[in-house]
Amino acid sequence: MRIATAAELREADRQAIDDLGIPGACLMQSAGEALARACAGAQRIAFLCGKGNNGGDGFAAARLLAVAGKEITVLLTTSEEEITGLAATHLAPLRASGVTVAPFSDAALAGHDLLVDCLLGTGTRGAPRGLVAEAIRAANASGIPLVACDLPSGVDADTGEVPGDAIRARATVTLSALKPGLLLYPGAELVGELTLAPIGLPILTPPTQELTTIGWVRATLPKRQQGRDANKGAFGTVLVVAGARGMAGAAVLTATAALRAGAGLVYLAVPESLVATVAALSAEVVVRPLPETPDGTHGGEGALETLLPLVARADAIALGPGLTAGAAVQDFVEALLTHTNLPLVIDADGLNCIAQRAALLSRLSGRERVLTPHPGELGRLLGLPTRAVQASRTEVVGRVAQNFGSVTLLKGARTLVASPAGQLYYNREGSVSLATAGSGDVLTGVIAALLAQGLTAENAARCGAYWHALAGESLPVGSLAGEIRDALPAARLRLESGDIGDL
Ligand SMILES: NC(=O)C1=CN([C@@H]2O[C@H](COP(=O)(O)OP(=O)(O)OC[C@H]3O[C@@H](n4cnc5c(N)ncnc54)[C@H](O)[C@@H]3O)[C@@H](O)[C@H]2O)[C@@H](O)CC1
Ligand SMILES: [K+]
Repeated sequence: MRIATAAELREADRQAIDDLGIPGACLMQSAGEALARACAGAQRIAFLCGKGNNGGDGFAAARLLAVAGKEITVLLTTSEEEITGLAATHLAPLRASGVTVAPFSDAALAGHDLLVDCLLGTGTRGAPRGLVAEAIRAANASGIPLVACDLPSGVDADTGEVPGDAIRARATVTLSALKPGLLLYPGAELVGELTLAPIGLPILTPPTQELTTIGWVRATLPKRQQGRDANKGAFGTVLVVAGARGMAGAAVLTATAALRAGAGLVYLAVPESLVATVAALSAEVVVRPLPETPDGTHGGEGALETLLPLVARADAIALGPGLTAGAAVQDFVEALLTHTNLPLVIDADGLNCIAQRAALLSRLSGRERVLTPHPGELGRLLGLPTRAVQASRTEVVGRVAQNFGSVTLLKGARTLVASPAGQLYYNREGSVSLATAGSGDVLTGVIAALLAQGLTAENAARCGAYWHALAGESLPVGSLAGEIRDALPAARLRLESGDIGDL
């Protein structure tokens, strides 16, 4: 589902009106119709309108509802003379239909059962000022439910930043396309129930940002063969290279998650002293010991030679969980990456090793490769503090994808997947139950299983993130990562049965 920036929408609007001959007032009329539908349950409705086209959408909706018998008040945060262009086109017939149009005042909100926020839309610049800011504060304080037109006023459409006062909406009707700011925090928190209203605006440029939808995931996930000739070799073999002394759990979570996600066979290569622990934790995984360092990490004498025969049998590798990131492990990671062309997902300490060998991945171009950092790990890859990563998630994830020539998945509220070619995909929201120790190890296993079943790095990351989020959503807060892993098969059934909304 397309996500468009304010500039893309402005350009689409211009093209529609100037090049395609679609009258702007018709687009505004369609916006008004969509907004009016969202107000259908209320009787006494106040529209808060600013001087731009967001206000104009409100004029169109207000007229339609007044004609339908609702009691409508329109409250302006600007003088009528300042309203020009398309918005003015819709203000005149509104007045003519006898609707009260008055300057905004706090007191005027009383007695309404719905407020409609048409103060600011995609034309917002900075924190709301003057009477607009006052209107936002009064509307929030009134306790009356709010429906936002296009986006809650005060939210930056492109970044989700909230630099000052902002409407806290019960519902938002967004026009033509989703905006990044409706999906990114903190703006996403103010949106309420989100609906997308297509108003007949063609957007001719190809999208660079999209929300991954259930329909897309369903069509892209590898089909599970049900027939009698379905054998485990047909579902791909995953090699998990993970673990260090005291870090067996992460390795096991990744390996068993790969099985839950449909891998036919999973090899788990761990430092040799971990074998008994790991085998006791999972009967289904094929555990292989590798020569270890005196610290009990990967990278012992002859480790790579012992590993390569397993690499030869695998379809994809998961590298990183619980590895630790000392110099010997870094050497081992570098040697492994240089010796294989297999599709690969690199997580956790695998990423921390790479952060120490910045040029490594750019030397190894042209592979199906997914990096799955959390904000701290992504920060280490770019030499940025976590705070800076969180402040510009969409930009930095794209930068890592480009710099490291790898599909990059940035974890956190609203997981993002960026491709080296510049595409950005937003995942479904997920739930707080995903924020638990080991949850990322599970995700790594899922992505590895999808790579082993033949998905591209981009598709494996997108499908993996979606599936993992869905598994987490079915669980109460306080669930363990192992429970997310065990919820994967049921989540897949839900995914296939299709009773899940995208927004
Ligand atoms: N492109 C589209 O798809 C369509 C967009 N429409 C509507 O048009 C809106 C965009 O309209 P505009 O570009 O006129 O912009 P807005 O309606 O967002 O308003 C911009 C106006 O508000 C003032 N303003 C900006 N930042 C402010 C701040 N921080 N504090 C106080 N005042 C501020 C500016 O002076 C400007 O005149 C969309 O959000 C949507 O609601 C619809 O009319 C239909 C077509
Ligand atoms: K608005």
